[in-house]
Amino acid sequence: MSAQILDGKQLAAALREEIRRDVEELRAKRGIVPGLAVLLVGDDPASQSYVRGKQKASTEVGIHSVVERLPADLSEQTLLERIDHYNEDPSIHGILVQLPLPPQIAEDRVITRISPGKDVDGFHPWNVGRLYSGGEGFVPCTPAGILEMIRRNRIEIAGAHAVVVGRSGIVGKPVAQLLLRENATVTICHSKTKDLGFYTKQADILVAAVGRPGLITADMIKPGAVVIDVGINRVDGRLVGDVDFEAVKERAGWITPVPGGVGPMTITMLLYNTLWSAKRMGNVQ
Ligand SMILES: Nc1nc2c(c(=O)[nH]1)N[C@@H](CN(C=O)c1ccc(C(=O)N[C@@H](CCC(=O)O)C(=O)O)cc1)CN2
Ligand SMILES: [Mg+2]
Repeated sequence: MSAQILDGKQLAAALREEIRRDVEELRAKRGIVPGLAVLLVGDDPASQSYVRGKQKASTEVGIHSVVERLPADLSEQTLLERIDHYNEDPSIHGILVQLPLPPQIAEDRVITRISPGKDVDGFHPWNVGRLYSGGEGFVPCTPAGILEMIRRNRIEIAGAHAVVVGRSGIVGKPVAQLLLRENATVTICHSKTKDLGFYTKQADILVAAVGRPGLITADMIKPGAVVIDVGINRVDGRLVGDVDFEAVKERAGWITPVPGGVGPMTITMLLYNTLWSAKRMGNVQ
């Protein structure tokens, strides 16, 4: 039997409507309009497209968004000064720097400069620490979107064996931590893992976040498993994930498509984090 599709596009649309209503209520009751500043350095076409998507989605839900497009040869110091500017701006509740950055700029120094209370990407060490210690903080958007997809489709996480393939700071490590927080038994695999299939075949929930097209084949799947594909690879002008979708969908119980799976949830959770930030800052002002 063919797997059920985890439709990120449809879920994202429903969530964005919920967020739009909350934004409107926050404005009407407390006079607060959530504000998001996006800093884009250079002219990478994929990054430009993601930033356009963020701006459009923000506007649609009533979030005030400022996009600053900066030249590829920008100095790190100038970028840090722009971050300081938005850290001080009371109309801005969320700041993000689109990644990747050009080689002359150190990603960690830039991320650390963002005020942890405005770090809607959840990449600042303070928020990373909160995720691991169990406290309140911003959760990175892609992992948060994956968890929301699983929960909203009433898929049981507690007690499941979740296997995460990939250990990036943006997806692999935080999604593993979120699944652990929900009482999954978590295994993390990566590019140096020997006999990857040995692990993936034991997964009730499999998250593939490596960036290698076709890495996960049908023989590596436990029948009925939940397969979450985070890969975004362009092959012959087509967008494909890390999972061999056509073959794997015949064996899995649930599967995310690429495009239209995890991707749209990423931007949705950014809207959610910005709204949450505005509500929270409104409380302390
Ligand atoms: N500062 C950040 N940089 C990057 C992040 C991030 O969360 N914060 N994540 C990725 C890029 N990204 C958002 O920035 C992102 C990637 C993919 C999608 C998406 O909707 N994908 C669609 C397909 C879109 C297409 O056709 O290209 C899908 O999968 O359906 C949204 C956002 C790296 N950088
Ligand atoms: Mg760099």
